[in-house]
Amino acid sequence: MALISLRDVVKEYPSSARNGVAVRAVDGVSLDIQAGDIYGMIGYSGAGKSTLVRLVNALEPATSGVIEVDGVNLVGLPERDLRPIRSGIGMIFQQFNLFNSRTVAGNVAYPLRVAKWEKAAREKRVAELLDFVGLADKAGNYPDQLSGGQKQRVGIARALATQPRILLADEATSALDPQTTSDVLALLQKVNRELGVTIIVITHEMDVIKSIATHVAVMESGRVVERGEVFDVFSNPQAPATRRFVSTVVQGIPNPHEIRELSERYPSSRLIAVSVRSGGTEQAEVFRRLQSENLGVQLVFGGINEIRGHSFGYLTFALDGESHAVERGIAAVQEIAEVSRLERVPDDVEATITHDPDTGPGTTDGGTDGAADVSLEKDGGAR
Ligand SMILES: Nc1ncnc2c1ncn2[C@@H]1O[C@H](COP(=O)(O)OP(=O)(O)OP(=O)(O)O)[C@@H](O)[C@H]1O
Repeated sequence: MALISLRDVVKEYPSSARNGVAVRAVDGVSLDIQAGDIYGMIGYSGAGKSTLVRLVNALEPATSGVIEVDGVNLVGLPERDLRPIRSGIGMIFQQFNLFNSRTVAGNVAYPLRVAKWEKAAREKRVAELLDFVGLADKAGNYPDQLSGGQKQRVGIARALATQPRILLADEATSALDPQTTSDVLALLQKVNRELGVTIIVITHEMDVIKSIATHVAVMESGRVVERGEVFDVFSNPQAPATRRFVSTVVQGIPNPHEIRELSERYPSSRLIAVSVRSGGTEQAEVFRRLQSENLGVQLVFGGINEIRGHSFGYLTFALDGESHAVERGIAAVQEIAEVSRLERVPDDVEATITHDPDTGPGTTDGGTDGAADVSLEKDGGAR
Protein backbone atom coordinates (compact mmCIF):
# COMPACT_ATOMS: atom_id res chain seq x y z
CA MET A 1 0.00 0.00 0.00
CA ALA A 2 1.23 3.47 -0.87
CA LEU A 3 2.18 5.70 2.06
CA ILE A 4 0.53 8.66 0.34
CA SER A 5 -2.22 8.11 -2.17
CA LEU A 6 -4.11 10.83 -4.04
CA ARG A 7 -7.19 10.14 -6.14
CA ASP A 8 -8.83 12.79 -8.34
CA VAL A 9 -7.83 15.53 -5.94
CA VAL A 10 -9.26 18.96 -6.72
CA LYS A 11 -8.58 22.24 -4.93
CA GLU A 12 -10.59 25.21 -5.97
CA TYR A 13 -10.28 28.64 -4.43
CA PRO A 14 -13.64 30.39 -4.41
CA SER A 15 -14.40 33.24 -6.78
CA SER A 16 -13.95 35.89 -4.10
CA ALA A 17 -10.27 34.99 -3.95
CA ARG A 18 -9.41 36.49 -7.35
CA ASN A 19 -11.42 39.04 -9.32
CA GLY A 20 -14.59 37.01 -9.11
CA VAL A 21 -13.06 34.06 -10.96
CA ALA A 22 -12.61 30.73 -9.17
CA VAL A 23 -9.09 29.30 -9.32
CA ARG A 24 -8.69 25.56 -9.77
CA ALA A 25 -5.17 25.27 -8.33
CA VAL A 26 -5.19 21.44 -8.32
CA ASP A 27 -7.26 19.82 -11.03
CA GLY A 28 -7.84 16.09 -10.64
CA VAL A 29 -4.48 14.80 -9.43
CA SER A 30 -3.95 11.09 -8.79
CA LEU A 31 -0.57 9.91 -7.46
CA ASP A 32 0.91 7.14 -5.31
CA ILE A 33 3.99 7.74 -3.21
CA GLN A 34 5.58 4.69 -1.62
CA ALA A 35 7.35 4.65 1.74
CA GLY A 36 11.04 5.37 1.16
CA ASP A 37 10.57 7.38 -2.03
CA ILE A 38 12.10 10.76 -2.66
CA TYR A 39 9.29 12.06 -4.83
CA GLY A 40 10.00 15.20 -6.84
CA MET A 41 7.20 17.48 -8.00
CA ILE A 42 8.30 19.90 -10.65
CA GLY A 43 6.43 22.61 -12.49
CA TYR A 44 6.63 26.27 -13.36
CA SER A 45 5.34 28.94 -11.01
CA GLY A 46 1.58 28.62 -10.52
CA ALA A 47 1.43 24.95 -11.56
CA GLY A 48 -0.16 24.03 -8.23
CA LYS A 49 2.76 22.34 -6.47
CA SER A 50 2.59 24.26 -3.19
CA THR A 51 -1.17 23.90 -3.05
CA LEU A 52 -0.87 20.15 -3.49
CA VAL A 53 1.63 19.96 -0.65
CA ARG A 54 -0.61 22.00 1.64
CA LEU A 55 -3.38 19.49 0.93
CA VAL A 56 -1.15 16.53 1.81
CA ASN A 57 -0.17 18.31 5.01
CA ALA A 58 -3.84 19.00 5.73
CA LEU A 59 -3.05 22.69 6.10
CA GLU A 60 -5.94 23.29 3.71
CA PRO A 61 -8.95 21.13 2.88
CA ALA A 62 -9.30 19.65 -0.60
CA THR A 63 -12.43 20.56 -2.55
CA SER A 64 -12.92 16.94 -3.59
CA GLY A 65 -11.09 13.67 -4.06
CA VAL A 66 -9.26 11.31 -1.72
CA ILE A 67 -5.96 12.02 0.06
CA GLU A 68 -4.80 9.01 2.04
CA VAL A 69 -1.81 9.16 4.33
CA ASP A 70 -0.98 5.76 5.74
CA GLY A 71 -4.43 4.51 4.78
CA VAL A 72 -6.36 7.37 6.42
CA ASN A 73 -8.38 9.67 4.13
CA LEU A 74 -7.76 13.27 5.22
CA VAL A 75 -10.57 14.74 3.16
CA GLY A 76 -13.45 15.67 5.43
CA LEU A 77 -11.65 14.60 8.61
CA PRO A 78 -12.35 16.84 11.65
CA GLU A 79 -9.51 19.01 12.96
CA ARG A 80 -8.88 16.90 16.07
CA ASP A 81 -8.23 13.82 13.90
CA LEU A 82 -5.95 15.77 11.55
CA ARG A 83 -3.59 16.89 14.32
CA PRO A 84 -1.87 13.53 14.92
CA ILE A 85 -1.51 13.03 11.15
CA ARG A 86 0.08 16.45 10.76
CA SER A 87 2.57 15.69 13.51
CA GLY A 88 3.79 12.75 11.42
CA ILE A 89 4.63 15.14 8.57
CA GLY A 90 7.55 17.57 8.78
CA MET A 91 7.97 20.54 6.47
CA ILE A 92 10.81 22.79 5.32
CA PHE A 93 10.51 26.01 3.35
CA GLN A 94 12.38 28.19 0.90
CA GLN A 95 12.72 31.04 3.43
CA PHE A 96 13.51 28.64 6.31
CA ASN A 97 10.78 30.17 8.57
CA LEU A 98 12.95 30.11 11.70
CA PHE A 99 12.18 32.11 14.85
CA ASN A 100 14.84 34.85 14.87
CA SER A 101 14.35 35.45 18.58
CA ARG A 102 15.20 31.85 19.46
CA THR A 103 18.57 30.17 19.35
CA VAL A 104 19.28 27.28 17.00
CA ALA A 105 18.60 24.86 19.86
CA GLY A 106 15.44 26.82 20.75
CA ASN A 107 14.16 26.54 17.19
CA VAL A 108 14.74 22.79 17.05
CA ALA A 109 13.19 22.34 20.51
CA TYR A 110 10.05 24.28 19.58
CA PRO A 111 7.96 21.41 18.14
CA LEU A 112 9.04 19.25 21.08
CA ARG A 113 7.74 21.88 23.51
CA VAL A 114 4.45 21.98 21.59
CA ALA A 115 4.33 18.18 21.83
CA LYS A 116 5.01 18.54 25.58
CA TRP A 117 8.26 16.60 25.75
CA GLU A 118 10.06 16.66 29.14
CA LYS A 119 13.03 19.03 29.35
CA ALA A 120 15.69 16.31 29.62
CA ALA A 121 14.28 14.32 26.69
CA ARG A 122 14.01 17.53 24.69
CA GLU A 123 17.62 18.49 25.27
CA LYS A 124 18.81 15.01 24.36
CA ARG A 125 16.77 15.03 21.16
CA VAL A 126 17.94 18.52 20.16
CA ALA A 127 21.60 17.51 20.66
CA GLU A 128 21.05 14.38 18.56
CA LEU A 129 19.40 16.34 15.76
CA LEU A 130 22.01 19.10 15.66
CA ASP A 131 24.67 16.45 15.50
CA PHE A 132 22.81 14.74 12.65
CA VAL A 133 22.64 17.93 10.57
CA GLY A 134 26.24 18.95 11.40
CA LEU A 135 25.47 21.98 13.57
CA ALA A 136 26.34 20.74 17.06
CA ASP A 137 28.62 23.76 17.55
CA LYS A 138 25.90 26.29 16.65
CA ALA A 139 23.33 25.37 19.31
CA GLY A 140 23.60 28.75 21.06
CA ASN A 141 23.71 30.90 17.91
CA TYR A 142 20.78 32.89 16.54
CA PRO A 143 19.50 32.42 12.96
CA ASP A 144 20.87 35.77 11.76
CA GLN A 145 24.36 34.54 12.64
CA LEU A 146 24.02 31.61 10.21
CA SER A 147 24.47 31.19 6.47
CA GLY A 148 21.49 30.20 4.31
CA GLY A 149 22.65 26.59 4.17
CA GLN A 150 23.04 26.46 7.95
CA LYS A 151 19.57 27.95 8.41
CA GLN A 152 18.09 25.26 6.19
CA ARG A 153 19.92 22.61 8.25
CA VAL A 154 18.22 24.04 11.34
CA GLY A 155 14.93 23.89 9.42
CA ILE A 156 15.55 20.23 8.64
CA ALA A 157 16.47 19.42 12.25
CA ARG A 158 13.32 21.17 13.47
CA ALA A 159 11.15 19.36 10.91
CA LEU A 160 12.57 16.02 12.03
CA ALA A 161 12.26 16.70 15.77
CA THR A 162 9.09 14.71 16.38
CA GLN A 163 10.27 11.83 14.18
CA PRO A 164 7.91 12.26 11.22
CA ARG A 165 7.69 9.55 8.56
CA ILE A 166 7.17 12.14 5.85
CA LEU A 167 9.09 15.32 5.07
CA LEU A 168 7.72 17.93 2.67
CA ALA A 169 10.38 20.21 1.17
CA ASP A 170 8.86 23.21 -0.61
CA GLU A 171 11.54 24.89 -2.76
CA ALA A 172 13.94 24.16 0.10
CA THR A 173 17.05 24.98 -1.90
CA SER A 174 15.73 27.73 -4.17
CA ALA A 175 17.28 30.50 -2.06
CA LEU A 176 20.69 28.81 -1.89
CA ASP A 177 23.81 28.94 -4.08
CA PRO A 178 24.77 25.80 -6.06
CA GLN A 179 27.36 24.46 -3.60
CA THR A 180 25.08 24.99 -0.59
CA THR A 181 22.21 23.46 -2.56
CA SER A 182 24.17 20.30 -3.16
CA ASP A 183 25.13 20.09 0.56
CA VAL A 184 21.49 20.46 1.62
CA LEU A 185 20.36 17.91 -0.99
CA ALA A 186 22.98 15.48 0.31
CA LEU A 187 21.57 15.99 3.80
CA LEU A 188 18.05 15.24 2.55
CA GLN A 189 19.34 12.04 0.99
CA LYS A 190 20.89 11.11 4.33
CA VAL A 191 17.53 11.78 6.04
CA ASN A 192 15.87 9.45 3.55
CA ARG A 193 18.51 6.72 3.70
CA GLU A 194 19.40 6.68 7.39
CA LEU A 195 16.07 7.62 8.97
CA GLY A 196 13.79 6.04 6.35
CA VAL A 197 11.86 9.28 5.93
CA THR A 198 9.77 9.57 2.74
CA ILE A 199 10.42 12.96 1.15
CA ILE A 200 8.34 15.04 -1.24
CA VAL A 201 10.49 17.65 -2.95
CA ILE A 202 8.73 20.59 -4.59
CA THR A 203 10.92 22.45 -7.03
CA HIS A 204 11.08 24.28 -10.34
CA GLU A 205 14.68 23.13 -10.87
CA MET A 206 15.28 19.89 -12.74
CA ASP A 207 18.79 19.68 -11.25
CA VAL A 208 17.24 19.08 -7.84
CA ILE A 209 15.17 16.20 -9.21
CA LYS A 210 18.17 14.79 -11.06
CA SER A 211 20.34 14.94 -7.92
CA ILE A 212 18.14 13.19 -5.39
CA ALA A 213 14.66 12.15 -6.52
CA THR A 214 13.71 8.53 -7.13
CA HIS A 215 10.42 9.52 -8.77
CA VAL A 216 9.11 12.63 -10.42
CA ALA A 217 5.74 14.12 -11.27
CA VAL A 218 5.55 17.04 -13.69
CA MET A 219 2.75 19.52 -12.97
CA GLU A 220 1.19 22.01 -15.33
CA SER A 221 -1.98 24.06 -14.74
CA GLY A 222 -2.96 22.03 -11.69
CA ARG A 223 -2.55 18.66 -13.41
CA VAL A 224 0.11 15.98 -13.36
CA VAL A 225 1.13 15.71 -17.02
CA GLU A 226 3.77 13.03 -16.54
CA ARG A 227 5.13 10.87 -13.73
CA GLY A 228 7.42 7.94 -13.21
CA GLU A 229 10.82 6.80 -12.06
CA VAL A 230 13.36 9.52 -12.62
CA PHE A 231 15.48 7.50 -15.04
CA ASP A 232 12.49 6.58 -17.22
CA VAL A 233 11.19 10.13 -17.36
CA PHE A 234 14.62 11.65 -18.04
CA SER A 235 15.55 9.14 -20.71
CA ASN A 236 12.23 9.24 -22.53
CA PRO A 237 10.19 12.34 -21.64
CA GLN A 238 6.77 12.43 -23.26
CA ALA A 239 4.88 15.61 -22.37
CA PRO A 240 6.13 18.86 -23.91
CA ALA A 241 6.54 20.41 -20.43
CA THR A 242 8.62 17.43 -19.32
CA ARG A 243 10.80 17.71 -22.41
CA ARG A 244 11.47 21.35 -21.70
CA PHE A 245 12.48 20.56 -18.11
CA VAL A 246 14.59 17.56 -19.12
CA SER A 247 16.43 19.50 -21.81
CA THR A 248 17.67 21.92 -19.13
CA VAL A 249 19.78 19.24 -17.48
CA VAL A 250 20.27 16.48 -20.00
CA GLN A 251 23.24 16.57 -22.34
CA GLY A 252 23.04 15.55 -25.93
CA ILE A 253 19.84 17.28 -27.00
CA PRO A 254 20.94 20.11 -29.29
CA ASN A 255 19.36 23.44 -28.42
CA PRO A 256 17.74 25.58 -31.12
CA HIS A 257 21.00 27.45 -31.90
CA GLU A 258 22.85 24.17 -32.23
CA ILE A 259 20.20 22.65 -34.49
CA ARG A 260 20.40 25.72 -36.72
CA GLU A 261 24.18 25.49 -36.86
CA LEU A 262 24.03 21.79 -37.65
CA SER A 263 21.54 22.33 -40.44
CA GLU A 264 23.78 25.03 -41.89
CA ARG A 265 26.82 22.81 -41.64
CA TYR A 266 25.06 19.78 -43.17
CA PRO A 267 22.60 21.45 -45.57
CA SER A 268 21.91 18.38 -47.70
CA SER A 269 21.84 15.82 -44.86
CA ARG A 270 18.89 14.53 -42.87
CA LEU A 271 19.49 15.19 -39.17
CA ILE A 272 18.06 12.77 -36.62
CA ALA A 273 18.52 12.43 -32.85
CA VAL A 274 18.44 8.89 -31.46
CA SER A 275 17.97 8.15 -27.78
CA VAL A 276 20.19 5.41 -26.39
CA ARG A 277 20.22 3.89 -22.90
CA SER A 278 22.25 1.37 -20.95
CA GLY A 279 20.69 -2.07 -21.01
CA GLY A 280 18.66 -0.94 -24.01
CA THR A 281 19.69 0.43 -27.34
CA GLU A 282 23.31 -0.23 -28.25
CA GLN A 283 25.06 2.51 -30.17
CA ALA A 284 26.79 -0.05 -32.40
CA GLU A 285 23.45 -1.49 -33.46
CA VAL A 286 22.17 1.98 -34.38
CA PHE A 287 25.23 2.51 -36.61
CA ARG A 288 24.86 -0.97 -38.11
CA ARG A 289 21.22 -0.38 -39.05
CA LEU A 290 21.94 3.00 -40.62
CA GLN A 291 24.93 1.72 -42.55
CA SER A 292 23.07 -1.32 -43.85
CA GLU A 293 21.23 1.09 -46.16
CA ASN A 294 24.61 2.32 -47.49
CA LEU A 295 23.95 5.75 -46.04
CA GLY A 296 26.63 8.26 -45.25
CA VAL A 297 26.44 8.35 -41.46
CA GLN A 298 28.17 11.01 -39.38
CA LEU A 299 27.79 11.43 -35.64
CA VAL A 300 27.58 15.21 -35.34
CA PHE A 301 26.31 15.86 -31.80
CA GLY A 302 25.71 13.86 -28.67
CA GLY A 303 25.99 13.38 -24.95
CA ILE A 304 25.62 10.60 -22.42
CA ASN A 305 24.11 11.21 -18.98
CA GLU A 306 24.08 9.14 -15.85
CA ILE A 307 21.35 8.86 -13.25
CA ARG A 308 21.62 6.44 -10.32
CA GLY A 309 24.15 4.29 -12.11
CA HIS A 310 22.20 4.04 -15.38
CA SER A 311 23.31 5.87 -18.47
CA PHE A 312 21.32 7.27 -21.33
CA GLY A 313 21.84 9.86 -23.98
CA TYR A 314 21.04 11.30 -27.34
CA LEU A 315 23.11 10.95 -30.50
CA THR A 316 22.52 13.23 -33.45
CA PHE A 317 23.39 11.87 -36.87
CA ALA A 318 23.70 13.54 -40.26
CA LEU A 319 22.47 11.04 -42.83
CA ASP A 320 23.26 11.24 -46.53
CA GLY A 321 21.84 9.13 -49.30
CA GLU A 322 18.92 8.62 -51.59
CA SER A 323 15.76 9.71 -49.75
CA HIS A 324 14.05 6.30 -49.73
CA ALA A 325 17.18 4.72 -48.32
CA VAL A 326 17.34 7.42 -45.63
CA GLU A 327 13.72 6.69 -44.69
CA ARG A 328 14.41 2.94 -44.56
CA GLY A 329 17.43 3.58 -42.34
CA ILE A 330 15.37 5.74 -39.98
CA ALA A 331 12.60 3.13 -39.88
CA ALA A 332 15.15 0.41 -39.02
CA VAL A 333 16.49 2.48 -36.11
CA GLN A 334 12.95 3.23 -34.92
CA GLU A 335 12.48 -0.47 -34.33
CA ILE A 336 15.02 -0.31 -31.52
CA ALA A 337 15.10 3.31 -30.38
CA GLU A 338 13.26 6.57 -30.21
CA VAL A 339 14.12 8.81 -33.12
CA SER A 340 13.52 12.56 -33.40
CA ARG A 341 13.87 14.43 -36.67
CA LEU A 342 15.63 17.76 -36.46
CA GLU A 343 13.99 20.04 -38.95
CA ARG A 344 14.80 23.63 -39.59
CA VAL A 345 11.71 25.80 -39.86
CA PRO A 346 11.99 28.65 -42.42
CA ASP A 347 13.33 31.87 -40.88
CA ASP A 348 10.12 33.80 -41.49
CA VAL A 349 8.00 31.40 -39.43
CA GLU A 350 7.04 32.88 -36.08
CA ALA A 351 8.10 30.94 -33.00
CA THR A 352 5.23 29.50 -31.02
CA ILE A 353 5.02 27.42 -27.91
CA THR A 354 4.65 23.84 -29.07
CA HIS A 355 2.05 21.83 -27.23
CA ASP A 356 1.85 19.10 -29.81
CA PRO A 357 2.50 15.81 -27.96
CA ASP A 358 4.23 14.47 -31.06
CA THR A 359 7.14 16.85 -30.96
CA GLY A 360 10.39 15.62 -29.54
CA PRO A 361 12.91 16.42 -26.82
CA GLY A 362 14.31 19.90 -26.96
CA THR A 363 11.17 21.24 -28.59
CA THR A 364 11.58 24.88 -29.35
CA ASP A 365 9.36 27.12 -27.28
CA GLY A 366 10.83 30.39 -28.36
CA GLY A 367 11.06 31.48 -24.75
CA THR A 368 14.46 30.37 -23.59
CA ASP A 369 16.90 31.99 -25.93
CA GLY A 370 14.90 33.64 -28.62
CA ALA A 371 16.21 31.36 -31.37
CA ALA A 372 13.15 29.49 -32.41
CA ASP A 373 13.60 28.80 -36.08
CA VAL A 374 14.06 25.08 -35.66
CA SER A 375 12.02 22.15 -34.52
CA LEU A 376 12.63 18.64 -33.37
CA GLU A 377 9.98 16.16 -34.30
CA LYS A 378 9.66 12.82 -32.64
CA ASP A 379 8.95 9.73 -34.62
CA GLY A 380 7.63 7.27 -32.05
CA GLY A 381 9.84 4.24 -31.48
CA ALA A 382 10.75 1.93 -28.64
CA ARG A 383 10.67 3.04 -25.03
N1 LIG B 1 -5.01 31.04 -1.23
C1 LIG B 1 -5.19 31.16 -2.55
N2 LIG B 1 -6.25 31.83 -3.04
C2 LIG B 1 -6.45 31.95 -4.37
N3 LIG B 1 -5.64 31.41 -5.30
C3 LIG B 1 -4.56 30.73 -4.89
C4 LIG B 1 -4.27 30.56 -3.50
N4 LIG B 1 -3.12 29.84 -3.38
C5 LIG B 1 -2.72 29.56 -4.65
N5 LIG B 1 -3.57 30.09 -5.54
C6 LIG B 1 -3.47 29.98 -7.02
O1 LIG B 1 -3.40 28.61 -7.34
C7 LIG B 1 -2.50 28.39 -8.42
C8 LIG B 1 -1.40 27.43 -7.99
O2 LIG B 1 -0.57 28.07 -7.03
P1 LIG B 1 0.62 27.31 -6.28
O3 LIG B 1 1.25 28.29 -5.33
O4 LIG B 1 0.14 26.03 -5.75
O5 LIG B 1 1.62 27.03 -7.49
P2 LIG B 1 3.13 26.60 -7.44
O6 LIG B 1 3.30 25.61 -8.53
O7 LIG B 1 3.50 26.17 -6.07
O8 LIG B 1 3.86 27.94 -7.83
P3 LIG B 1 5.00 28.72 -7.01
O9 LIG B 1 6.24 27.95 -7.22
O10 LIG B 1 5.02 30.08 -7.69
O11 LIG B 1 4.52 28.79 -5.60
C9 LIG B 1 -2.00 29.77 -8.81
O12 LIG B 1 -2.78 30.23 -9.87
C10 LIG B 1 -2.23 30.59 -7.57
O13 LIG B 1 -2.39 31.95 -7.90
